[in-house]
Amino acid sequence: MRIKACRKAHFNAAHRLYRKDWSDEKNLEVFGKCSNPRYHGHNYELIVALIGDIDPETGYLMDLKILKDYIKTEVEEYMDHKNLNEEVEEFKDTNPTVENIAVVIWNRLRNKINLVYDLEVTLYETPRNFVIYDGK
Ligand SMILES: Nc1nc2c(c(=O)[nH]1)N=C([C@H](O)[C@H](O)COP(=O)(O)OP(=O)(O)OP(=O)(O)O)CN2
Ligand SMILES: [Zn+2]
Repeated sequence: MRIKACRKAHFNAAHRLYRKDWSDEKNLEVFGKCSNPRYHGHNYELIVALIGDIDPETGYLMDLKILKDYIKTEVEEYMDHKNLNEEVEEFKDTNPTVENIAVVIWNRLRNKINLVYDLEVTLYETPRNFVIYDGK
């Protein structure tokens, strides 16, 4: 019996959407106010889902306390109150769009979580803009 167990988290971060090889004018045309050279911030809301079988001994899919600890080290301590462009290695040369942030989070958690569980990340950048990534 497959089930999905989820943990919510949040972090705040600043970013700028732009390409270094484009002029400020071209970046403004494509990314609008999100290309502000002085950056802007979002309150990101994260939902991490693990999919797998219930362990008949414990009744757990996986102990969500362990997932909480992985999210703390791999996401919150890594990204919270950071300037994503300047302070997070993965975005030195990659635009920190909500899509790319979700992929980075998925990869960091995938390296920690046992492969018996499938992993899905939902990331809200604003209350109305969000992406879902499951590694496929
Ligand atoms: N495909 C993507 N499109 C956009 C991204 C993104 O990461 N991927 N990001 C942005 C901006 O960074 C920001 O998320 C959008 O801000 P805003 O337009 O203010 O979004 P709201 O949901 O708050 O807008 P409302 O007009 O209030 O609905 C833009 N696009
Ligand atoms: Zn933004």
